[in-house]
Amino acid sequence: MLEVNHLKAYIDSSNGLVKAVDDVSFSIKRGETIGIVGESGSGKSVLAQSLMQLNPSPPVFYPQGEILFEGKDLLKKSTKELCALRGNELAMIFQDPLSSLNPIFKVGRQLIEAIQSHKKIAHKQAEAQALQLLRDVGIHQPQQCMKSYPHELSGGMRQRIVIAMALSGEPKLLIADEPTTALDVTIQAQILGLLKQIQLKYKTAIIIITHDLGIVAKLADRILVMYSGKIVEEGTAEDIFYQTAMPYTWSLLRAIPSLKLTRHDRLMSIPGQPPNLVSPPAGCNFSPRCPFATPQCMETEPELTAVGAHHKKACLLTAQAFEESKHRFEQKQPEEV
Ligand SMILES: Nc1ncnc2c1ncn2[C@@H]1O[C@H](COP(=O)(O)OP(=O)(O)OP(=O)(O)O)[C@@H](O)[C@H]1O
Repeated sequence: MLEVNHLKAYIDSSNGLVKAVDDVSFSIKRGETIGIVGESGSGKSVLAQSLMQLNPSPPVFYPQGEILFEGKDLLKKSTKELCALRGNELAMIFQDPLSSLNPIFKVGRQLIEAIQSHKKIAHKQAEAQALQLLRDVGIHQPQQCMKSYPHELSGGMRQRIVIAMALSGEPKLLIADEPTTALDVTIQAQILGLLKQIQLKYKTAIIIITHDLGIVAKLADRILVMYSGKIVEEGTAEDIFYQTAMPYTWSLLRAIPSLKLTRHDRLMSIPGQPPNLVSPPAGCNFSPRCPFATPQCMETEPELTAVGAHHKKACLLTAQAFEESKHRFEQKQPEEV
């Protein structure tokens, strides 16, 4: 349904050209869920906004690439054509629901307007659909909710309303950028469960962007790991969590706090900072922070290559060298790491 080929989204900043998304390719099928994970600044949000063509333009521009949605390149569509697609075929949910809701209008009015912007239907019919959508997103008193202003509702309720609005055009693709970051863990679990139910009901493809590996483990059919604007590993949750093929993903997984940690264990962190995307390092972008980097890693940029049926990695280390390096690392004392 969506095929992204060699997409580059560069930002013209006062410090120079930021290579926020640099040669990214992936595809998603109808009804599939893809998780995009990576540290802060790895380019997840710019990628999501690029798919919807929501980046401010300028400064963001696309020197190259294709975003084929049902075979047609979104980068070649006019603003009018894109407006028609957004909300109808493509919809997006952001981290902060308040940024998507108008504080001075009641929820009902906003939802009805959203429905009527997609379909030419009478107010009464749109109202009935709005109530049904609110029921679909798990709001038990939809009538009352319609009469509320956004500030009168909890964060979880507001995010449900934003999801209802996103669904109002029955989109084929829903992009959720950190949809639960602002919510507590209980509400987070409810919203994630809701996304899964919606997918089953509407057969929507979902791209979920997060820095939380736990979320993608639960939700995603496939996971893309991003680092400094590039995809560095791609695979099923099984591949990424149990057959990790490259050091960046391995480091991310080791940085997840676990209940098994005792007071004597150290929580791992990835040393250093993500690279400056105006002048990324030579060779592999992760090499300055990689505990297993070789001199070759500092010179040669790795390509994303297949290591299994659905599994790809961008790393010059062979599987054997990676295993041996991990083993040596595990043997070291914490103070040596
Ligand atoms: N408007 C902008 N001007 C200049 N640089 C920008 C702009 N927007 C994003 N960037 C840069 O682009 C890179 C990717 O940013 P992006 O917001 O996509 O990262 P992210 O992975 O979504 O991070 P986070 O998880 O913190 O949202 C970063 O280096 C960021 O500083």
